Amino acid sequence: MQGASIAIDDLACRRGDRLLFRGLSLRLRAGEALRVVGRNGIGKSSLLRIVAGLAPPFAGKVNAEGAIGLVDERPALDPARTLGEALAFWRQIDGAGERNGDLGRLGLEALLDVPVRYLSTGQKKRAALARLLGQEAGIWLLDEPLNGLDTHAAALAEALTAEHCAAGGIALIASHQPFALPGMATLALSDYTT
Ligand SMILES: Nc1ncnc2c1ncn2[C@@H]1O[C@H](COP(=O)(O)OP(=O)(O)OP(=O)(O)O)[C@@H](O)[C@H]1O
Repeated sequence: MQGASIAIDDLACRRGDRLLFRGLSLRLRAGEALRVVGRNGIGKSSLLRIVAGLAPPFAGKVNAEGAIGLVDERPALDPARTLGEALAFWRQIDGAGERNGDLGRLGLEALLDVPVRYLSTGQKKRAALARLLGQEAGIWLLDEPLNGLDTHAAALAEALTAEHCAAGGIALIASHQPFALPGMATLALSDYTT
């Protein structure tokens, strides 16, 4: 995880025929966190997808050093499998061992034999966080990470992110809701709209 970094230079994002933002440059180094804010449709998710390499920049460059874990509204867990099977599938791909206590901490131990399609919104979000932890990625891209979480789980998501950054990880967070994280900077995407 040490050595994770993100360098964004003069980035512009276009979706369809609309230029969403331009001239965005920033640096994130090991241990740093940044919350991206802005109105609906301004391009927060699009920015995260560009950093993840899932969408191309319209202009500019992104250089991300380190493995990337993305949590958005689509948990990449097979709805036809049980939660235990779905997480085991990713453990094989990620090549990571199960971190002791993560499932218990996330309140998932009692749900391992439940098909993913039966999980509630918040349970699916907890499961996505469990998969993220298993990835052991240096860079966390969190798109509305608190959506659907109850108060206790939201505080846990904040605490897990703080632990990630304290261990040298990076967090780039798009969130309408306040996200409590010591030392986190905020970027208003409206400063980069045309
Ligand atoms: N594949 C696509 N093709 C065309 N337009 C798209 C595509 N994906 C997103 N958009 C548009 O790009 C704009 C930005 O979407 P994005 O999801 O990045 O916004 P956001 O800031 O995350 O919004 P919200 O706060 O509602 O989550 C929206 O107008 C959206 O309709």
